[in-house]
Amino acid sequence: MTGTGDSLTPRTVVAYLDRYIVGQDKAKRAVAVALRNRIRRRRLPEELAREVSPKNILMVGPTGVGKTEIARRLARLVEAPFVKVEATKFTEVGYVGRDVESMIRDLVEASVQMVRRRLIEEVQEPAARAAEERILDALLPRPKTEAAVPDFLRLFGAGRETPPPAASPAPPEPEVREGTREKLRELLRAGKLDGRSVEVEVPEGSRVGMTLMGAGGLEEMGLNLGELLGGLMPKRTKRKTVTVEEARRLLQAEEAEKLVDQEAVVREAVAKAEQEGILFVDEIDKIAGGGSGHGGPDVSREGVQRDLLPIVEGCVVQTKYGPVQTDHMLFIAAGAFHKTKPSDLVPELQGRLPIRVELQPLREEDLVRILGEPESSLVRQYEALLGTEGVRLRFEESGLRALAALAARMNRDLEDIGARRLHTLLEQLLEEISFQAPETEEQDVTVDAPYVEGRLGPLSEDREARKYLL
Ligand SMILES: Nc1ncnc2c1ncn2[C@@H]1O[C@H](COP(=O)(O)OP(=O)(O)OP(=O)(O)O)[C@@H](O)[C@H]1O
Repeated sequence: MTGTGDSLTPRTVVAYLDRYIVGQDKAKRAVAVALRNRIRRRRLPEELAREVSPKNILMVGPTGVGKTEIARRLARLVEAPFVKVEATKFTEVGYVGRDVESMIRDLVEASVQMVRRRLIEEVQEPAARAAEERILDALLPRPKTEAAVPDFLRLFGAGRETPPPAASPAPPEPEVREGTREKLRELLRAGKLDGRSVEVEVPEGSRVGMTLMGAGGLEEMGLNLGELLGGLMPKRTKRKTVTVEEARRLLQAEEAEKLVDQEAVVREAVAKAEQEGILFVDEIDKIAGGGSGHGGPDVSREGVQRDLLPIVEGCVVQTKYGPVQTDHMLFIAAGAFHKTKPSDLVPELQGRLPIRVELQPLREEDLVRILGEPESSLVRQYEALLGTEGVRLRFEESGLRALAALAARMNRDLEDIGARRLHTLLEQLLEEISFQAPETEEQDVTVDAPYVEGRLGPLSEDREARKYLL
C-alpha cells in the first residue's frame, strides 16, 4: 500500500504500521497524526501553509523496540525521502558546526536517487526499444559504403554511385537487409540470441571521481570536481564484446539514463525533500545536558544542539543540487533517556519537538509476536531464504515461545537490546543448517521447543560463550 492524500487517514496509517511492527501504539498514532498534518497543510492557502511548521516528534524508549522501524516504514508508505543519523556523530573530534547540515545533503541525495529510480522505471519501455535497435545494428552492421555517407548527403544522392570495395561481396539490397533484421528481431525477442557475442559501445566506467583536495568549502557542500566537470567533458565510451543478454541490460540502462531529464530529477527531488523529507535523529539523549559527549576533547553536547536548532527551526542549506529549505521537513528525534531527560535539551529544541511519545520495553509475549506476526518477520525471512535451497523450515508455536523466552532472559541477564536479541539467537540457531543447506538433499526442519533448547540451551548456560554469541 502506498499513496498520499485522502486515503491516508491516521487510522489507515496505523493499520499499515501494524502489519510490520508489534505494539507501540502511541508512537504509531503520533507519526500517523504528524503525517496527516502534512496533508492538511497542503490543503491550506499558500500563505497560511507557509506559516505552519511540522509537528516534530520525540520518541523516548530503550534500544531495539521499534523506534527507527516505525519511522522508516512510515517513510516507505508515503515514498518520502528518509535519512537516519546518530546525533552523537556530531560530537566527535574533527566536527565542525556545518557538519550537522550534512544530514540535509544526505536527505536530498536520497531524494534524488528515489526520483531518478522512479523516472528510470517509467522509461524502461522506450529504453528497451532503443537498446534493441542498437543490438540489431551490432548484429547486422550496416554496409560500410552506405554507413560512411552521412544521411544528409544521401538525400542528395551521394553514396549511391560509390562502388563496393572489390574484395567484399556486394551489400544486400535494402529490402533483403530489412527482412533479415526483422527475423533477427524475432529471434532476439524470443531470447534465442541471448548467448551470442556482440560488440557494443558502452560508457566507460562512471564519471571521473576526483574530489577537490583541500577545497574545504566545496567539499563541505558535497561538491566533487568530477561531477562539476562531468557535464563539460565528453563522456568516454569503449567497445566491449559481451553476450546479447548482457548487451541488452547495459544498453537499456544507458538509454534509460539518456531519456531521463536530469534537471527535472533534481527539481522534483529538491521539492520532495523539502515537502516530504523525514529525518530520524537517533541518540538525541546523548547530546542532552551540558558537557562533552563522552569525556575527552569532543565538541560540547550543547554545541551540537545549537547547531541542530536552525535546521529544525527552518533554514536554507546549500547542497550540490542547490539551496534546500528545511522548514517543512519532519524531524523524529529518538533516545533512551536513561541518564538524561528530555528537559535537559536546550529549551528551543524542546519546543521544536512538541509531540512526545514513550515506547515500551518488549515483553516476552511481544517477542513471540515479533518472531512470527509481521509481514516480513525474521521467521518468514529465514523460511524463504532456506527454502530457496530445498530446506523446508517450519517453526512451531512451542519453538517461537522457547526462542522468545530465551531472548527475554538474555536481555535481562546481559543487556536489554530489545528485538535485536532475536536476530542473534536465530542466527545461532540456524547456523548449521545455513552452512550445510547448499550441499544437502531436500530436508524438513521443524523448530519446536526441544529443537531450540537442544541447540541454544547449552550456549545460554555458558557464561563466556553467551556474551559473544547470543
Ligand atoms: N515492536 C517491534 N515489532 C517488530 N519488530 C521490531 C519491534 N521492535 C524492534 N523490532 C525489530 O528490531 C530491530 C531493531 O529495531 P529498531 O531499529 O526500530 O530499534 P530502535 O528502537 O530504533 O533502537 P535504536 O534507537 O537503538 O536504533 C529491527 O529489525 C526491527 O524490525
